[in-house]
Amino acid sequence: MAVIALKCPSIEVAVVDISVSRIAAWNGDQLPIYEPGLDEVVKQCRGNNLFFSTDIEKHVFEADIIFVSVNTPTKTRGLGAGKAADLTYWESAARMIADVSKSNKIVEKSTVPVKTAEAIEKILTHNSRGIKYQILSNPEFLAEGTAIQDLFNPDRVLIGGRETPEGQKAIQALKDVYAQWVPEDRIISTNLWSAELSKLAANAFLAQRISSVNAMSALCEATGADVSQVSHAVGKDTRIGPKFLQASVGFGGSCFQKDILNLVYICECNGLPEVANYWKQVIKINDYQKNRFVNRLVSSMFNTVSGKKIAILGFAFKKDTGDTRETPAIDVCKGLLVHLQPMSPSAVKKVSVVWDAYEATKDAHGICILTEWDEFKTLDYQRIFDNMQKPAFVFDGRNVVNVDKLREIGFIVYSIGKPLDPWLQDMPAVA
Ligand SMILES: NC(=O)c1ccc[n+]([C@@H]2O[C@H](COP(=O)([O-])OP(=O)(O)OC[C@H]3O[C@@H](n4cnc5c(N)ncnc54)[C@H](O)[C@@H]3O)[C@@H](O)[C@H]2O)c1
Ligand SMILES: O=c1ccn([C@@H]2O[C@H](COP(=O)(O)OP(=O)(O)O[C@H]3O[C@H](CO)[C@@H](O)[C@H](O)[C@H]3O)[C@@H](O)[C@H]2O)c(=O)[nH]1
Repeated sequence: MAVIALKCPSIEVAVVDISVSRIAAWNGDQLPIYEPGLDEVVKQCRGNNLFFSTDIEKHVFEADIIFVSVNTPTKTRGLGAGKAADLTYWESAARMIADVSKSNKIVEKSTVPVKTAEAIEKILTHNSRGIKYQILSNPEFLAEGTAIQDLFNPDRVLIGGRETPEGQKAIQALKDVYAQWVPEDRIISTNLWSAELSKLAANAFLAQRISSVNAMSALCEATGADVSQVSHAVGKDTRIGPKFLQASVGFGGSCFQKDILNLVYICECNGLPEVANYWKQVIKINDYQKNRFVNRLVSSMFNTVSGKKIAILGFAFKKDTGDTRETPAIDVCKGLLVHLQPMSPSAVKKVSVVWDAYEATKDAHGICILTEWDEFKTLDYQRIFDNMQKPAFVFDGRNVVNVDKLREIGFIVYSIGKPLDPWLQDMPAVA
C-alpha cells in the first residue's frame, strides 16, 4: 500500500488495522517490520497521501476500493485443522465492509483458498444495503527481504474478476492503479478462480523447487557430488532456470507451508487425493531436511548435545528480514532441545539470545548457521575457532562459509549437500 501511495500521488491510501500497537508503530519512527527500502517509501508518503489509522469504519466508508489483506493462517482446530486456511479474519472484515461501505470494489489481497471470492460475495450480498459488490482477486507475489524491489518491478500483477461487464469494469479500475508504474503487458487479468489458484500454485511450485534441490542435497552427501555444482549445471538449462535452487536447511516463512497445506486441503475436498499427496511430499521433504540437519549435528558430536553449547547464527527465515514466522531455526532449536538428556521442563531456559556472533560462539562446542546473513560470510573464523571448545564444529545450513578455509583453520565442517568431512563419513544421518 505504501508503494501504491508512492507511485500514485493522486490516490489517497489509508491503511487500517485492528492492532492499535501496530498502527502506532506505523505512525512512529520505528516501523513494526524490517524491510530494506520500506522506511524511505513510508516516510516520503506518510502524512501526504499515506495514512495509518485504527478508525477502520470511517476509512472503509470513505474508500472507493477496499483491499483486504488480513491474515489467513492455517486452522488449528475443528474441520480442516492443520491444513485449511482460517478465514475468520476475512469473514469478519467482509461483514464489517457490508455494514459500512458505500463502494462496490472489494479486492482480495490476502492469500485465500480457491472460491473464497464466492463465499465473500455471499456474505456481502446477503447483508447488502442495495450495493452490487464486485470482488476482485489480486494476490500478492512480493517476497520478504526484497519486497520494495518486487513491488517496484513486479514480474506480473494478477487481477481476477467476474466475466460480466460490471466485473470487467472493476478489473479496469484496479488495472488503472497499477498501470501508473507497471507496464501494461505485465498486468494479467483472469477469471476469479484462476487468480486465486495461481497464487497457491506459484508458492507450491517455488517450494517444490527447494524441496527438489534439498532432496538432491541428501543424495549429494551420499555420493560425493556437490549440490552447488549440480544446481548450477541443472539451472543452466533455460527451461529450468537458475533461481530458487539453493539447497538449505529447509524453507520457512509464513507463506509456503501454510499455502501448500491449504492447497492439499482443497485437493482433498475436491476428491483428488493423489494430487493432494503429490503436494504433501514438498512439505515432507522439508521436514526431512530439517530433521536430517539436527541428526547430522548430534551424531557428529558423539551422539549427544547434553552439556554442550551450540551457537545458532541467524534466526530469521531468510536474510534481510526480521521475520521469524515458521523459520527452520525454530525446528532446529526444538530438535536440539529434544536431544537433551534428561529432557526437562527447564530445557527451554537453556536458550539465550545475544547480539554478537563472537559472544554467541565463545566457548561453544558447535556452530549452526541457519540464516544466510552476509555478516556470517566475513566473520573472523580463526578468532572464533580460538575461543571455542575442541573439536570445533560448524554446521552450515545455508552454504555460506568457505568450507576449505574453515577446515584449514581446524574446524570440522558440515555444509548441506557438499562432499562430507571425513569426520562425518561413517556417521548415520537418517531422519
Ligand atoms: N507476508 C508476506 O510476505 C505476504 C506475501 C504475499 C501474501 N501474503 C498474504 O497476505 C496476508 C497477510 O499476511 P501478513 O504477513 O501481512 O499477516 P500479518 O498477520 O502480519 O498481518 C495481518 C494484519 O491484519 C490485521 N487484521 C486482522 N483482522 C482484521 C480486521 N478484521 N480488520 C482490520 N485488520 C485486521 C491484523 O491485526 C494484522 O496486523 C496473508 O493472507 C498472507 O498469506 C503475505
Ligand atoms: O533457493 C532457495 C530460495 C529460498 N529458500 C528459502 O525459502 C524460504 C522462502 O523464501 P522466499 O520465497 O524468498 O520468501 P517469502 O517472503 O516466503 O516469499 C514467498 O512467499 C510469499 C508469500 O506468499 C510470496 O508472495 C513470494 O512470491 C514467495 O517467494 C526461505 O526460508 C528461504 O531461505 C531456499 O531455501 N532456497
